[in-house]
Amino acid sequence: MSNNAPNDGFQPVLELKDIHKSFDAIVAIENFSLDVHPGEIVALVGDNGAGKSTLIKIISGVYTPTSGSILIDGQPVVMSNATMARSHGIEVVYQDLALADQQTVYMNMFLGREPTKSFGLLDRKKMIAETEALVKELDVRIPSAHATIRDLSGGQRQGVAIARATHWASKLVLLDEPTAALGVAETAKVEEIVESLKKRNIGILIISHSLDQVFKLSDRICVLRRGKQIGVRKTSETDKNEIIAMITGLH
Ligand SMILES: Nc1ncnc2c1ncn2[C@@H]1O[C@H](COP(=O)(O)OP(=O)(O)OP(=O)(O)O)[C@@H](O)[C@H]1O
Repeated sequence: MSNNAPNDGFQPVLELKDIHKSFDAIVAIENFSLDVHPGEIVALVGDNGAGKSTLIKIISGVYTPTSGSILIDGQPVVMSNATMARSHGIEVVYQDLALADQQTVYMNMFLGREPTKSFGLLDRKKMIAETEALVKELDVRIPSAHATIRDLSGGQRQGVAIARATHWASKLVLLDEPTAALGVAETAKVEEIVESLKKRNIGILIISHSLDQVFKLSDRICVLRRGKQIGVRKTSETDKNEIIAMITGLH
C-alpha cells in the first residue's frame, strides 16, 4: 500500500515495519507500517479502540511489539522502556501532561534530567537560560521561567509540556490529543506551537479526534481501523469525507 511519503530524498526519522501487537487473545495492531520524515507532521486518526494509543506506546517504548521492526534514522532499534525511547530522541506529550504542579516552569523542563555543576549542585542558571530561550522560540506565552505550573492556564501548561518534549527530542515528538482539554483560543495557540516545531526538523506524530485540527496541522493523515492501517493520504490531496469514510469503513 502506498505510504504517500514525501519524495524529499531524506531518510525517514521513524519507520514502522509490519508492527503487530497482541494482548493475549486481543489483536490491537496488525501489520502496521508507516514512515515519518524530518519536519513532517503526520496525524494518526481512527475511531475509539482503533489502536492509536497502543501505537504511541509502542513508539515510546511503553509496549514492545509482538513482531515487526522500528527504525530510527534507518537503524533498527529495540526499545523496552520509555527511557530507551528517550535515548533515541523520542519524546511524548500525553493528555495528562505529567508536569509537577508545585514546581517552576524551568524545573519542569528538566524534571529527572537536571544539569549539575560541581558538588552535584543544580545548574539553575543553565536551566533558566535554556527554558527562556525555548519558550521564546516557540512563543509559549508564560509570565516567566520562574512561574509555578499550578498558576498557569491549561493552554500555558500544554505549551510547557510541548516545549519540554521539544527540548529533549532530537528525532520525534508524539502528541496524544494535545488540545483535548482546551478552549478555542488556547487550542489555536497550542496549534501554533505545534506548527512551529516543524522548523526544528524533527518528525511529529499527532493523535487528534478533531478533523479540523488534523487538516490544519498535518502533512499526511494515517487512518487506523481495528488495528489495521487503512491508508495514508497527503492532507492536500484528500478531504474530510474521504477520511471519515476510511475511519468508519462506510463508503
Ligand atoms: N493493555 C491492554 N490490554 C488488553 N487490551 C488492550 C490494552 N491496551 C489496548 N487494548 C485493546 O487494544 C485495542 C486498541 O486500543 P487503543 O487504546 O490503542 O485504541 P485508541 O485508538 O487509542 O482508542 P481511544 O481513541 O478510545 O483512546 C482495543 O481493542 C483495546 O481494548
